[in-house]
Amino acid sequence: MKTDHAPSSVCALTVSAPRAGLSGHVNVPGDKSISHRSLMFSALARGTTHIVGLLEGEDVLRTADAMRALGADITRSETSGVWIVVGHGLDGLREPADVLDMGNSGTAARLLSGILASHGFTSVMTGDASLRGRPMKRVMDPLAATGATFLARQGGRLPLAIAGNANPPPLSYRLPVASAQVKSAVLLAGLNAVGETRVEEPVATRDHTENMLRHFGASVQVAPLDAGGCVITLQGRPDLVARDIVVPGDPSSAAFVLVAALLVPGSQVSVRGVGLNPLRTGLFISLREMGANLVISNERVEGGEPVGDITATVGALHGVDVPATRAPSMIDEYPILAVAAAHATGQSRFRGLEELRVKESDRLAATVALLEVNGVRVEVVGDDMIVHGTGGAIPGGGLVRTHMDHRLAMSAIIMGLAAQKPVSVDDTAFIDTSFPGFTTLMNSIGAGLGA
Ligand SMILES: O=C(O)C1=C[C@@H](OP(=O)(O)O)[C@@H](O)[C@H](O)C1
Ligand SMILES: C=C(OP(=O)(O)O)C(=O)O
Repeated sequence: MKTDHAPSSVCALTVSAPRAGLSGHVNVPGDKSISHRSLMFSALARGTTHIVGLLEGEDVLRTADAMRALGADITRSETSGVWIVVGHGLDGLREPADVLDMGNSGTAARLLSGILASHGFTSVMTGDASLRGRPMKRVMDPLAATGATFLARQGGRLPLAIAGNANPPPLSYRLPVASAQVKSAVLLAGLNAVGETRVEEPVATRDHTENMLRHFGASVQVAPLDAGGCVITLQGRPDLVARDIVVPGDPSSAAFVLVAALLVPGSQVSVRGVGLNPLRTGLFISLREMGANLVISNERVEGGEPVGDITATVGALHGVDVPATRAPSMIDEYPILAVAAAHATGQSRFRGLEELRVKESDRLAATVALLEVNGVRVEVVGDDMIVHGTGGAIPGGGLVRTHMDHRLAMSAIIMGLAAQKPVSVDDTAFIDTSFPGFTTLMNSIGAGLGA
């Protein structure tokens, strides 16, 4: 089993408010969702794909290793940093010789299950302690209809063995939870089925799978449903042909930099080239509703995805009520939104957060703990979180436990930049799963982390 990309050692940090405001123009690393998909789909296509701006975070490196183990040629140009994938078509995958270790990555494990279930060989997937605790039944249930056999630990946990079926029937599935990972797993299994695979989603989730499969030549249709949400149909056995990909900056990573600039007195920071897919921008909408000064400029389309530069300027924030229907478009951003709400004046309510319980940690509980240990009042009512803002006076002084969760670690660091007393973080190593170079980037705009 490969473990060479695992964050190797615990790395504690104590963060204090900087003496001056944050300032500068930065680029954040490539979008994690798009990066995983670009490696997987190019490995299923025939020919050579060049990927510009791939996120070189631990999660994505696991996907690269897995696709190599399944037969794709994947290299990185040391001179340009471009990734080059030579795929051998839908029938070109081979049985991996060893267990596939997906590290900390739910996206890698869930999307790959759809591919593995629809190929005629046996494979075994595992992950780190966090991923081994996350539910896989949500993909095993719909994928059982492919005729593949699954053997997992109790509760549908990794390690998971999959004996795939090379001739699956087309699937038809209505998502019981709003999950782009589950939707994508079903669509990917449908690639190898003769006929039309159909997925209904009650609320639209990120559509990078649909967009990128089209980019490689598949026929994917999306139609609205009368009751809300949409239905996605995919024609099976497409001839996927290699096409180059440009990965935009990850809005989920830009979130931390921008919120820091909104909270630290005297700050103004621009993040260039941020992905602005409307199914990912719920955080920016919510921040603006709080009164945040966020200006989007230079909007353009790059590699089929909308992109723009975002400038955040510090200013007073007030409480916000975020509806449950917005959750899929900002599902990874609640911990950092909670930090902004803790700083704001008045009460905020975030509705419908049940999915946060099954992320890298129980993110609902861990976000509550992040706030409470730093002196901020917070309540959970059903699946809603209510944050009582401090009007710019977060007490701080707490030790935050991050539970192998990168987003918790980054949120705690941003809180430390805006709190009255230093905030300590038990382990920052997992930040590398999604945002390699985070500390260096934050220091380049004046955060003074570890100084
Ligand atoms: O499809 C994807 O790339 C992702 C979907 C989301 O998960 P769910 O599908 O579980 O909501 C998100 O939390 C994750 O970071 C990336
Ligand atoms: C939930 C996340 O990722 P994944 O599900 O891929 O582990 C995340 O990055 O916040």
